[in-house]
Amino acid sequence: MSRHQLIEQIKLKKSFLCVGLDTDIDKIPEFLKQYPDPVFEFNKRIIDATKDLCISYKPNAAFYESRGLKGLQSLISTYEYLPKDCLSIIDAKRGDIGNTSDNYAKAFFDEEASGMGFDAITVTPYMGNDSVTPYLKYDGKWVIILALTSSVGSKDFQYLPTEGGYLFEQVIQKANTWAGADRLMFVVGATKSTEFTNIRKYAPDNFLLVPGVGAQGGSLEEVCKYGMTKDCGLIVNASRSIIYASGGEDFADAARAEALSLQQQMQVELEKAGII
Ligand SMILES: O=c1ccn([C@@H]2O[C@H](COP(=O)(O)O)[C@@H](O)[C@H]2O)c(=O)[nH]1
Repeated sequence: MSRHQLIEQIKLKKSFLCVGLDTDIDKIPEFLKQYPDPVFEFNKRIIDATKDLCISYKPNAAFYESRGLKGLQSLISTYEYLPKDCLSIIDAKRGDIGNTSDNYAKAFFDEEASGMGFDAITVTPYMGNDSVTPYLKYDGKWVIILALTSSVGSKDFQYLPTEGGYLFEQVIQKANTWAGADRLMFVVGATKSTEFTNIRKYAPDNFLLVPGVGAQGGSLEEVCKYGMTKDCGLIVNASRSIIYASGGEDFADAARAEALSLQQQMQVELEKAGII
């Protein structure tokens, strides 16, 4: 999905919500266990209940890989079911030397080879340029670089002072020399909302993937106040607060209610900014 198409979807759906599919087999309702692939069945119902309210889905690879072959099958089936008008993000947080990254890129971008052709992948920048460029060889695909994460541990490395500012500021500036804002996004946690103004100095046009609203307590209003651009520039993710809004048979309805509440807040923010 191109930048232009992404912005059009945001305007059309009045939403910049990404629903995180962090689907834990131990947390899904018991009655789904009768289906051949309970995780896919859960995801399918969440997708059906939320697809008009969000512009993106983000399965987190860990929840699928931890189940071996069965998990991989759930991930592939989920990928196949994702609506084509939504940006599909695989939250894999990969990063390795060039030939290994080539294979990670093939695994998640090359549908013919692996059965999965996600639009975007999260990547750790720690190993530098040659670990990131393999993903950029796939025309039209997005690379989403971890910049300032929502985690408490972000202070351990990301806030290390360097001659050019904090390490995460260096990451953003350097990565922006590798590709343009039509191919590169950055992860910035909603729990770091006070940093958004600063980050916009280095990433004025990049879309930011913002996890941390919902279960982690980040404020959507603050993220918008400091991080929104004229093109919106934000994709805000919520996983647990949506998909586990209820643990009962009404889980999909509860997920919809939670997604609707976020979408309505997003609509207000898009109107305030004059984007819609
Ligand atoms: O800095 C980061 C980077 C990634 N994540 C991921 O986003 C979701 C958040 O889930 P919630 O349930 O809404 O808290 C999850 O997949 C994380 O691995 C993040 O939280 N922070």
